Parts: sequence; structure tokens; C-alpha cells
Amino acid sequence: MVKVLVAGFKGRMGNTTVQMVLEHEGFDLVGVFDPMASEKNLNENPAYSQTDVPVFTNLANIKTDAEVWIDFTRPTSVFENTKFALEHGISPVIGTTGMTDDQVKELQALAKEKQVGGLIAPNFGISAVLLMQFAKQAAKYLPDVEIIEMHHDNKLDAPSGTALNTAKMIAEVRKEHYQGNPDEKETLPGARGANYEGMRIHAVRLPGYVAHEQVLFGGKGEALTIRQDSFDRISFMSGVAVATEKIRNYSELMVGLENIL
Ligand SMILES: NC(=O)C1=CN([C@@H]2O[C@H](COP(=O)(O)OP(=O)(O)OC[C@H]3O[C@@H](n4cnc5c(N)ncnc54)[C@H](O)[C@@H]3O)[C@@H](O)[C@H]2O)C=CC1
Ligand SMILES: O=C(O)C1=N[C@H](C(=O)O)C[C@H](O)C1
Repeated sequence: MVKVLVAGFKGRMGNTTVQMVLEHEGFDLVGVFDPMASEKNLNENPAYSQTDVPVFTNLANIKTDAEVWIDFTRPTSVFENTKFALEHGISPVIGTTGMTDDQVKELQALAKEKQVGGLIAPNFGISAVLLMQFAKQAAKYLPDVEIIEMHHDNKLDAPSGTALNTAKMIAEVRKEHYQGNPDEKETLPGARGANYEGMRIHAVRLPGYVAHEQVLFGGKGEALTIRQDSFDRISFMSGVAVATEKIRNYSELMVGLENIL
């Protein structure tokens, strides 16, 4: 049994993850963490009255024998949480988005020093993992590209981690390239979206949406659109489960679910 702690358990993803961990016969939920929690044990919550699991509300007070730390928290807390996990020999499985490249590098160095395996996955959904790979492939031949990501209106970070990662993966193969009209002017600031190495990224936030992305390629007289949709947060759970099962077989901190599939 893999002993698991879920950070951010009061949130949308954290709550879905707790249910997945409790239902999975290979996982043992040994702790949950969220500063917003008022209970001391998960069994105080009517939905989990039979589940005796300690609740932590402060990082410094966590004492646990967890082997895997699953994190769906906030862009402002994920770095400290991941550092804490690595320093305590707990393998981090990180879904929280919004870390800077420098923060990721620092954590990768720490994981190497401690010889602890971990994963940061901008998206645990297989449709999104495939979309990023297909987009990288297409960009070799169609370098004019724009990304549109669409999310629920409670999302804190923009652009999404998935959109940023898509742009980074495309940038690995796309020849340096100016796209659009060099004389174009935004008559309303922001109209052309964010600029990542010449690629435009547009972020939509609307109620009713969960998580969706389109990558649009344009060529002479033709176009290609690649799209993925997460209609439900359950779409992320098989990826989280695979990472939780496998991550202790590694001794480095990787970025991208594809690294362990
Ligand atoms: N990688 C992936 O496949 C996915 C990633 N995400 C990412 O996961 C993160 C969470 O998303 P949601 O669940 O929608 O957010 P949410 O706002 O519903 O939940 C976040 C939870 O974290 C808690 N929290 C705040 N500070 C904390 C700390 N220091 N330690 C522990 N918990 C803390 C909050 O109280 C809240 O309950 C976001 O960054 C989002 O982009 C979301 C869906 C899929
Ligand atoms: O906040 C979300 O909901 C999601 N966040 C991740 C991201 O920023 O890419 C993954 C998915 O898009 C859902």
C-alpha cells in the first residue's frame, strides 16, 4: 500500500483526489492538509464519518509517514509544500500550477540531492498530454500558432499551466519566427493575448467551463485545430493514480506526465 497525503483537500481537485485515494485498493490515505480546514480528523466530516485520517492545517506541524504527497493547492503555496515534501523524503506528485522556471529548477536540484522521485504535471488528463505532444509535432511543419485555453471562472493563474507548457514544448521545435503583421497595433491593450516566444496565448474564464484547450495552426490556404476538453475533474484522476503508484521508482523531479507513462 502506498501511504498518501493530500494537500489542498478542501478544494475542487483535492476533494476529488481524496475520493480517488480512498477508493483505490493500493493506496492508504494517511493525512490531509489544508489551512482552510476546521476539523482535526476527516471523520468529523459527515461524508467521511468512517475515515480516521488526521487533518493538518499548518505545514510546520505536519508529522507523517506518508510516502507520496499529492498537491492541488495554490500557486503561492506549492513551492513551499513541494520543498517540505522533498526535505522529508516524501515523493511529491504536484498538480498545482503557477511555479516559475527558477522554482522548478531549485526543487529539481533538491530532489537530486535527496534522491527523491517526484512529478510536476501541468495536466494529468491523457487528452491534454496527447494534445501537447501532437501540437509539438505539428509545429515543426506549421510554425504559425496561437493557443486558446478556456477554464472555469474561479481559476487563479493565467495563462493555465497546460497552455504555458504547450507553448514551451512547441518552442523546443519551432524555428524562431515572427508571426502576424509587424505593423499591427492593439487598439485595446491585451487584444492579441500574452506573448510566449512570439506565440500568442489567450485565456478565457467562464462559469460552466472546467478545463479546455485549443491549439490553432495556420498555413498557406490551410489550418489545423487541435482541441481537448476536460468536462469533469475525474478526467485527471487516472493520471494522478498512475503517478502515485510509480513515482517512488524514480530519484529525480520530472515535469510532465508523459515521463512516467
Ligand atoms: N495538473 C492538473 O491536472 C490540474 C491542476 N490543477 C491545478 O490545481 C490547483 C488547485 O485547483 P483547484 O482545486 O481548482 O483549486 P481550489 O481553490 O478549489 O483548491 C485549492 C485548495 O488549496 C487550499 N490551500 C491554500 N493554501 C494552501 C496551502 N499552503 N497548503 C495546502 N492547501 C492550501 C485552499 O484552501 C483550497 O482548499 C490549481 O493550481 C490548478 O491550476 C487543477 C486541475 C487539474
Ligand atoms: O485550474 C484548473 O482547473 C486547471 N489547471 C491546470 C492548468 O492550469 O493547466 C490543469 C487543467 O487545465 C485544469
